[in-house]
Amino acid sequence: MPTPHIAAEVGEIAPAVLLPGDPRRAERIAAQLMPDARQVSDVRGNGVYTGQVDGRPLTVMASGMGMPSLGIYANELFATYGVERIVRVGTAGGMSPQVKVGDVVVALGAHTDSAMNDRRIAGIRFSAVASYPLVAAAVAAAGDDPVHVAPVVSRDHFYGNPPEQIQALADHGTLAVEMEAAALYGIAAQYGRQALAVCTISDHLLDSSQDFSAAQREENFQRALQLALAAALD
Ligand SMILES: O=P(O)(O)O[C@H]1O[C@H](CO)[C@@H](O)[C@H]1O
Ligand SMILES: O=c1cc[nH]c(=O)[nH]1
Repeated sequence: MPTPHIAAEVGEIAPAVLLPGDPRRAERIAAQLMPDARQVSDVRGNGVYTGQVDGRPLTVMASGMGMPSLGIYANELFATYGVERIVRVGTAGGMSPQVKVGDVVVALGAHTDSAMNDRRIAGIRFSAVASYPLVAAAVAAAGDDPVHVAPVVSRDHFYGNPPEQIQALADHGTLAVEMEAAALYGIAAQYGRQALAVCTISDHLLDSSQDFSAAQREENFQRALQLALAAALD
């Protein structure tokens, strides 16, 4: 039976889901990977595409922006559709001199200023971490072309990053800021399923001279997609 936000029937969503934030990125990814994919939902204009890649079932759809939006979809995908793996194919803002625009970061863990994981376990400050097998698969797929594997920070606000907080996070090895991974990792843990976020650095908080345009953010995802697909279908 469909959910309030996904019109697909149970069985029409694959066990592995690629979940970019942007519906148009999802459409592009689906068209590239699965020319014969079926659109199984269009609730709120958010296309959900299911097909096969090398004989392996795959679904691609968007999370929307921010943890509340991702949280709705991730809960429904895990609880109703029995999804086993969700891999976010995102963009993120660089916040450390270690990364530059165009780099890809495999998000090992996600600090957050959000309350999304605060009430999971009373008395515990939850650690939002990626699923190791998915990290390993993404890193293996990177081959000799090194990829960053490090924590990111998932924030509730796109605008108004406090500079001293960004500096302190960077000093603690955090490479990039985005808006979904911490909730994704927490919800996957809750259901005993697997999750990973692989993000392309689309802009840099320390130097905006190379920042992607909106169109580039929609289109420049090939390396992140290669790693995310390897993790999703491993
Ligand atoms: O490009 P996506 O995957 O949406 O990711 C990033 O871009 C959005 C903000 O512009 C947020 O969703 C953030 O996490
Ligand atoms: O959340 C985000 C995503 C991309 N770039 C940013 O600066 N922040």
